[in-house]
Amino acid sequence: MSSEGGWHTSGAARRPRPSSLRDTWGRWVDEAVRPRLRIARLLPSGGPGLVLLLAILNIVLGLLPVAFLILTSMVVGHVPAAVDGGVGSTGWDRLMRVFLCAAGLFLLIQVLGQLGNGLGQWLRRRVDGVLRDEAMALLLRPVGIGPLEDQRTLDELSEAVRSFDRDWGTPGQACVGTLALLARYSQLLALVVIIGAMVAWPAGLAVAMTTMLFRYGQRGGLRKYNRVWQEVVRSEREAEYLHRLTTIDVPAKEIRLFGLSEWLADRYTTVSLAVQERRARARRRVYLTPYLLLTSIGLLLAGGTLVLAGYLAATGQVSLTALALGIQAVILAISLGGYYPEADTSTQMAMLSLSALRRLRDRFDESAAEHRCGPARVTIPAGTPRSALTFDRVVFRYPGSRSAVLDGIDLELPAGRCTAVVGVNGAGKTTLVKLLTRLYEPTHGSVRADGLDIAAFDPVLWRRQFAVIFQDFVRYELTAAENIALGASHVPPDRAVVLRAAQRAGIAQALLALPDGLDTPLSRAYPGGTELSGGEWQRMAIARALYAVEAGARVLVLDEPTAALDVRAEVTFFDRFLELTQGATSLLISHRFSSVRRADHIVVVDGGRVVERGPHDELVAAGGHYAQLFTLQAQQFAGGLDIAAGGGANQGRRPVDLRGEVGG
Ligand SMILES: Nc1ncnc2c1ncn2[C@@H]1O[C@H](COP(=O)(O)OP(=O)(O)OP(=O)(O)O)[C@@H](O)[C@H]1O
Repeated sequence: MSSEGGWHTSGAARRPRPSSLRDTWGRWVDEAVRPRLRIARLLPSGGPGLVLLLAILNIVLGLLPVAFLILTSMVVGHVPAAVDGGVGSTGWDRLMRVFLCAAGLFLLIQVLGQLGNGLGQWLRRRVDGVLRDEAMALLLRPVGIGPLEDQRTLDELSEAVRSFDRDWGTPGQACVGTLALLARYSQLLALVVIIGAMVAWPAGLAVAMTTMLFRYGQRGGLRKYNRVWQEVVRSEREAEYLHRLTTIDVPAKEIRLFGLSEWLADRYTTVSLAVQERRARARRRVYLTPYLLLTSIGLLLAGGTLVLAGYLAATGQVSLTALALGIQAVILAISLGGYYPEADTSTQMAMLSLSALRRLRDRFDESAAEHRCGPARVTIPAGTPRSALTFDRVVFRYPGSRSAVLDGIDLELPAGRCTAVVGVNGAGKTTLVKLLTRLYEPTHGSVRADGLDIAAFDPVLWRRQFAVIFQDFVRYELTAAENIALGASHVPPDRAVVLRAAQRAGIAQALLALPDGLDTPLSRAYPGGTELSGGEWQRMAIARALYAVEAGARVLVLDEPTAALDVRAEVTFFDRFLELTQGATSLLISHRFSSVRRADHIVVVDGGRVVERGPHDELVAAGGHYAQLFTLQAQQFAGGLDIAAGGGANQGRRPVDLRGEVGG
């Protein structure tokens, strides 16, 4: 975690400073040219017709103020004749005609401006819609979860979605902003031509250079300033996290009970002030010195041009109209050297987002290659697994980690049997499930189904063979029915099956008693929504897995499925579970020996390998690792809830729940 003085530096921050002209050029191309091309490539997704219309409209909107300038200068030029001739004279009529044209043009600019805004919003919505879909598809694409558990990817992700999270600076807005540049630059070009024609061509050139220098100072400064945003992404994430802790309900209990409020407020202040301070320093560095320098040069060039125009007028070389036009053109052109609010922030934000998205795409491609996620080479035979799922000398190291969690493990999960895996915290039990379901690929060795390497299967189809309840299963903020039916989203939801799964998981009665029954949202964030207890949520997760089994999943994996159930409910759950899954292949991970002992086959994992295997009685008799762990737990419950260690005795006293539900 970062705090003041201990800044985290992201990949961007660690990038070496450019040392040569070539490096500087390369960096400029990377930061300023390529991202702009990415924005330009987005334009067609807004519809070529709309883009063309907006481009033309922007050029017209850029040129019309110049025409207005010409007309107002003509008004000035006609004033002496109109004053001399008086009302009704030819001079007066000319003045009026030009004045009315200028007024009409002014109105036209206003109307076309509004039209441009409307079309811009339309383009923005279209582009953002397409890109949001693409970004969502990209984020859901990684076949494994490795990239999403990697810090580097999380940084990119945070950068990529930043512009989508807000209502401004979206890539769609950047497309609109890019087209708006046509208005600015066509206007500048027209003004330079006017200055050249009316005053002198060197003066036009000087004004063009001044404007572009100012512009470079502003726009280039914004780009440099944004590098700082990238550098503070992690600190910003910490500040956001600390802030979020205060706005969601789950941590509220602990924050109050541990008296964390003051600590939390202090930490938030420290982190967010440090972020602000860093930005303020960067702003001064990036903007102040270049601003002073460029302003001095600009003032010299613009002043010189104005002096030249005055001299030409005084010596009778240009008319009053030309002088008025020239001076106004110089002032308007110089004002184009600033920051363009309609374009600059949005393009900068989108450039960062699109570049981050690009890097994410590369990262996922890289990961897909690393994880052998190519097209399926072998069709999954019907009825897999028929004999066994096996880990064949599997070595596994998490990306970026030096030590292996699994170190040449050999393990067999016989088909149609219940295998329990036991081991201390961090032994790698959940990791086995991740490899079995291809959320990760082994570093060495292979996982096989009936002898076939599962790496050759289509991972999406392979995962449909599984009904998994992880320790950290998801509590979806959706209705109860949806929470269950998500167990098999590839088949149309079936209400009767949902209810049956809920009944089997022992949660049906509680759900039907909710205000809208199965249609009640399981979150208080929604009107009519409700919250379930920890144990009830666990039953929901069990129901979801049972729904998956009904939809065709053949392997049931339970990773600490009953930790939140009370002991009595747990015993009943396993009685019922064994009955329901009779003949199915199941893998049970649990620290509760009352559950584990009921499995057909128990495997003890330690040091990344299997150290013992066999049925409960044999392992206890062997007096090894398993027996020690079992005795230790039995002692803890001795004289009290002996059910935890010696469920067998209670099993006899407590028959299977006749309602066919888990728990009592
Ligand atoms: N995404 C990850 N990146 C790096 N290391 C990880 C990751 N996930 C888990 N680990 C590490 O791998 C080891 C095994 O984790 P795993 O979750 O498989 O253990 P476990 O046996 O299921 O533990 P527990 O009984 O506490 O649930 C742990 O040391 C853990 O810190």
